[in-house]
Amino acid sequence: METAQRPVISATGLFTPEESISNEELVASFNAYVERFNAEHADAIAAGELGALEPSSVEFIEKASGIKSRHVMAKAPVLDPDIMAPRWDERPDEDLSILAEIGVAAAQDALARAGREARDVDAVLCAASNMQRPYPAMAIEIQQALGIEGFAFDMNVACSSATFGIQTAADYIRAGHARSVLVVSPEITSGHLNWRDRDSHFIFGDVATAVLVEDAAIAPEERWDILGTRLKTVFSNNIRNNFGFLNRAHPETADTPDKLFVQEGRKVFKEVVPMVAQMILDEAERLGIDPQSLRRLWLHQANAGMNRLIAQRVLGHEASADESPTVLDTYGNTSSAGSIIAFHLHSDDLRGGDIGLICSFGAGYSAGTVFVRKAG
Ligand SMILES: CC(=O)SCCNC(=O)CCNC(=O)[C@H](O)C(C)(C)COP(=O)(O)OP(=O)(O)OC[C@H]1O[C@@H](n2cnc3c(N)ncnc32)[C@H](O)[C@@H]1OP(=O)(O)O
Repeated sequence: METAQRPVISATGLFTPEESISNEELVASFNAYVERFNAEHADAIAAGELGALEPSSVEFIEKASGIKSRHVMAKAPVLDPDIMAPRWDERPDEDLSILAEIGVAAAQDALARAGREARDVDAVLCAASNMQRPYPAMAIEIQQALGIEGFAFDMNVACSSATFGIQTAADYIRAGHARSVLVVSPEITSGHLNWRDRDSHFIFGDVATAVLVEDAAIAPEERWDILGTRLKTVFSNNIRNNFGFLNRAHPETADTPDKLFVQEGRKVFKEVVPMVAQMILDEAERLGIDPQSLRRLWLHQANAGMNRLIAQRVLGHEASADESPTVLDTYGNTSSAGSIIAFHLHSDDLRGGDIGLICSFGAGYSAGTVFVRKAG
């Protein structure tokens, strides 16, 4: 008897901004800002009315996070101590918006790799943590730019947006609502990052990824069977961003630092590592997969230390770079796109039958697992 539609990953796509900021460049800019701030407020600092700002350091950043550089959409203004934020001209409503533009680029890459025309796609999910606007949905703009009929919508589950998007797409395939779904994750994180915050100014980078989830019956031979997906959320204030249109209700605090990315990094580390490791082990057991037999883990790219610990708990030994590849060094944390970049850049060498895991975790807290097996 013919079984129900079976979801697979037909291809992934990647857009990488040309410009990149090294830790050295980032720290030089930050420290110039600190020097200037301390000089301008020297009297208040001497009088004990204001604390002096502390400089950042390349060594700390690399050791604490594993990040060496990050791509950005606009390097010069981010590094300018007078600005320290992205800047570009506002586009008229008739033009493709910048977030949609990089999403389209990643989607076109995925479609080309799958040998698929945009008109064959039934739905577009824009699954990302840094939407450009509330409406109309970014996904509908991407759908229109690609020339796709059907439906599209945005979903935001912070760093876990892409895995939540993959499960949603897989469910549409299983239910017969669609045969080909694009999950697009454009992340211009440079907009939400507080480049003047010493604790976090090094964390994020800009990128876009796309995942084409399809019914196995129409998918190319080179594909990844989705063996199972699992999602989990537990509320936490330890990663938070209070930006939103209701800030108009209290204009006096509309620009305070909590309207950008804020985290309690140590608590995140301590709470998320065990939660995610256990979730992976439980889901592997449910699917009848020996976690130690996993050929590769494509983990969320937040922090090299977190990934080391999670991989160790899952595999039962210290993971090699081959078992748990990182793209943190050159991309930084790209929120929901991180595990997809790792998969995109480090999956071609696996053989038919190899089983791996795409896994995300982040604000919410939110976490998602997608177990995949290379077809063939
Ligand atoms: C899941 C997500 O994607 S959310 C976004 C990313 N979040 C995460 O990755 C959460 C996991 N957390 C982490 O990885 C870590 O907490 C980090 C990388 C954010 C920070 O590393 P930590 O070792 O926890 O740094 P912590 O903030 O405790 O500071 C340690 C020391 O370095 C100092 N320090 C902080 N920032 C800097 C800096 N930029 N340069 C130099 N020193 C610094 C602090 O002042 C502190 O000094 P002290 O010990 O004298 O008090």
